[in-house]
Amino acid sequence: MNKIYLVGFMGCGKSAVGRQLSYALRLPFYDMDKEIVKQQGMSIPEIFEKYGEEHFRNLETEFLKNFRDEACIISTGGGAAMRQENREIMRRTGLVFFLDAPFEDIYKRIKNDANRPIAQRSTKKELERLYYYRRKFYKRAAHIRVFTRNRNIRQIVNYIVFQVNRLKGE
Ligand SMILES: Nc1ncnc2c1ncn2[C@@H]1O[C@H](COP(=O)(O)OP(=O)(O)OP(=O)(O)O)[C@@H](O)[C@H]1O
Ligand SMILES: O=C(O)C1=C[C@@H](O)[C@@H](O)[C@H](O)C1
Ligand SMILES: [Mg+2]
Repeated sequence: MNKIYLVGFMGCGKSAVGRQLSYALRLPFYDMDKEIVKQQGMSIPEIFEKYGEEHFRNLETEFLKNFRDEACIISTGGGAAMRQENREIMRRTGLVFFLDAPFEDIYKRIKNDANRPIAQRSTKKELERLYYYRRKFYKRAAHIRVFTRNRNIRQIVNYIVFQVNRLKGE
């Protein structure tokens, strides 16, 4: 149990929180989306366009399966917790936090971002539906849920540090 995984919908703060958490806990930080982009030499919209979403999902599972045994923080892609296999790998190899942000916060953050193909191709209503559909999978994946409403990144990081230290002490 030496990894810390952050899961949740696009824009919930996984990358931003993961980066700050890595300073707070002095652990290396990996952003799954960025690692896949590096490996493939293509952006996420390019991977989706050229090979389709299913292929990207397989790359996510390969990443989780093959990632070295190292204490670190991993911010996952927004869809990574949808597969049971991925959830099992994360729960087995680490502590999983679900960053639970309200849809309105999320929508404000993602609506204009060209780097998120799913946000690009969906209407607000469709994204909202996807948000509610996915929640149960994030909850299933996570050991701990973090409510982010009205909390800034520093407060969220402090809460996760508190939980990690509490569990280490057990
Ligand atoms: N609690 C917060 N308060 C204010 N801004 C936030 C908060 N959480 C995230 N943000 C901002 O929202 C934007 C989206 O966050 P981020 O990129 O970390 O999301 P993500 O969960 O990694 O999304 P994706 O799944 O698409 O990779 C960033 O600009 C980030 O700084
Ligand atoms: O929610 C999703 O399905 C995604 C979220 C991003 O992190 C990327 O992994 C990609 O844009 C897909
Ligand atoms: Mg991210």
